[in-house]
Amino acid sequence: METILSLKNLNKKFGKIHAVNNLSFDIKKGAIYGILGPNGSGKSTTLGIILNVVNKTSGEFSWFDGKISTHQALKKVGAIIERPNFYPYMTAIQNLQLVCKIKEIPTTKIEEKLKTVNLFERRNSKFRTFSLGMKQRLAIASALLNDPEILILDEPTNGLDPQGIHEIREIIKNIAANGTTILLASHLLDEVEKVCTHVVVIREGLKLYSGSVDEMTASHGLFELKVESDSSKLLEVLSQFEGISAIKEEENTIIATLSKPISASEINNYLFKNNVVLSHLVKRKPSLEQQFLTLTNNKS
Ligand SMILES: Nc1ncnc2c1ncn2[C@@H]1O[C@H](COP(=O)(O)OP(=O)(O)OP(=O)(O)O)[C@@H](O)[C@H]1O
Repeated sequence: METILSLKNLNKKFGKIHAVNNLSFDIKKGAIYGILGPNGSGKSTTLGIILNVVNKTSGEFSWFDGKISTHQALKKVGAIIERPNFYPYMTAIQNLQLVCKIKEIPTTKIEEKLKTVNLFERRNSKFRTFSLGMKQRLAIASALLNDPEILILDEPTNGLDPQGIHEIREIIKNIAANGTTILLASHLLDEVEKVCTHVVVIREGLKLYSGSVDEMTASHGLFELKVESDSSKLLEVLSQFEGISAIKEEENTIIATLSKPISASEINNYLFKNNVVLSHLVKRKPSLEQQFLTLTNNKS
């Protein structure tokens, strides 16, 4: 599959702050990628570097297999990394015409893009009459005017109400369904789970996980275990079992996180042979949220 963007050992330091720490990942054509991380984890800095508005400290990134210069490549990229400045007293169409003029691109796509973001009916309304959600959708239309190969969005639903959030997410999925690759940064697990096909989880600039959202949500899972009596023997025996990465106790239930696929009968047999009789055993798949918390907590 064609590589749209490749990051290799990218670093950015702001004085003592290591905002992006040896970050490497690839963006392949046609997927929806989420960079997921808490506030201050380096998402915006990473986007700034690949868009040439922040200077990297070290490392490499290359657009479109490095076949063209970054300057040329960025002509095939649509990005919204700051709230765009539209003119309040101009209509949606007039604002987009101005964008075309500034970017020196034809105005032929304006109506099509307004339809893509469900603003065609409001094309002649002044920008100042728009809700926050509509303003954000106009920004997306603006970033699409040059028919980019990839659309980059930083926290696309920040500050919107639930209806506005839903609308933006549906629009992003539609744009992707029509062949545009998407890269978005978000601190919302729910957003990444609902919108993205692939995720790069970062914390303090470090990559903690990258892969498909499906694999992440379906990866090895966890066991809930209970014994009738004191759980100390269970904890001891479990801790010696290879394939368990974390054990914690929650209200008389032991939660064991798996680092490889282990069946319920396998663990039950092992415990029984070691004189532990369970009163409760359930295998669960963790939500992305649980996994995200496990990932981010384990690295502290
Ligand atoms: N221009 C700057 N000068 C100094 N430090 C900066 C600068 N820009 C970002 N940082 C620091 O780099 C780190 C990463 O910030 P960044 O904005 O990339 O994170 P983020 O994940 O996008 O978070 P948020 O969603 O809160 O913007 C933070 O500690 C931030 O304070």
